[in-house]
Amino acid sequence: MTEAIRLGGVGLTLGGHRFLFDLAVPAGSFTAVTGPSGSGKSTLFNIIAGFETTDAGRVLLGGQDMETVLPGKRPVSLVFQDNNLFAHLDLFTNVALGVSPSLRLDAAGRVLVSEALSRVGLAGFEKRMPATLSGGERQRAAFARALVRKRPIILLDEPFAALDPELRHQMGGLLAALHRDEGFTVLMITHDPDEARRLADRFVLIEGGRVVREGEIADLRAPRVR
Ligand SMILES: Nc1ncnc2c1ncn2[C@@H]1O[C@H](COP(=O)(O)OP(=O)(O)OP(=O)(O)O)[C@@H](O)[C@H]1O
Repeated sequence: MTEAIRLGGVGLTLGGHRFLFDLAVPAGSFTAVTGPSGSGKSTLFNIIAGFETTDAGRVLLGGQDMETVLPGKRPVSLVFQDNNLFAHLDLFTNVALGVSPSLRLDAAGRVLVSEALSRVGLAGFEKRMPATLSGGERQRAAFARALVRKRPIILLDEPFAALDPELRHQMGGLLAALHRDEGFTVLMITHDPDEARRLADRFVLIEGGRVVREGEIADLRAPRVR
């Protein structure tokens, strides 16, 4: 299998908690990351994205060792629940930041932004300010910004937690379509087993700072084998 992500004995201590991650994620897969609160799911994402400094092991993304690669240079986009749009910038500009942090966009860059906004159902929203958008629209904008970054790995940290069930379902459908069309590798933290089963093809269960189970999504609820 081609691996998008491999963590080998990756260790880190934070506030008295020891984390030790071993994990292999096939390229193009959609993995639901599950586990109790405080088990280390967000920490796993921060390690992959390069926001935490580890003290053991290796992180490989797309087969490349990330030891000396800064977060901004990693082949990764992160999308959070509170989707971090800049309140003082309109939607076009917020998404454009995904193309060029200095906002120096050529014609092709501007087309990329417009296409991404269309793709997530926000054509015509270019001049809108984040405060005038609904929660679902803000989440769509965050997806558009991830899309224009063109990174092969997308990490979603409870992206729909703030949305009501119907919108959650709708946004899940959009995410599934984007995954199918773009072929990126998705890891999504979710506490909802039904959502995991609907969207993902694999799961990872984290407990006490370690991956304790992983496999096909159909086995998500099977009893744990030690
Ligand atoms: N920078 C830090 N300093 C100290 N402790 C930390 C730090 N970051 C995380 N922790 C602790 O590590 C543990 C794992 O945190 P993490 O956010 O990864 O859990 P999680 O599985 O994502 O939880 P949740 O589902 O509640 O979001 C928690 O007990 C948290 O308090």
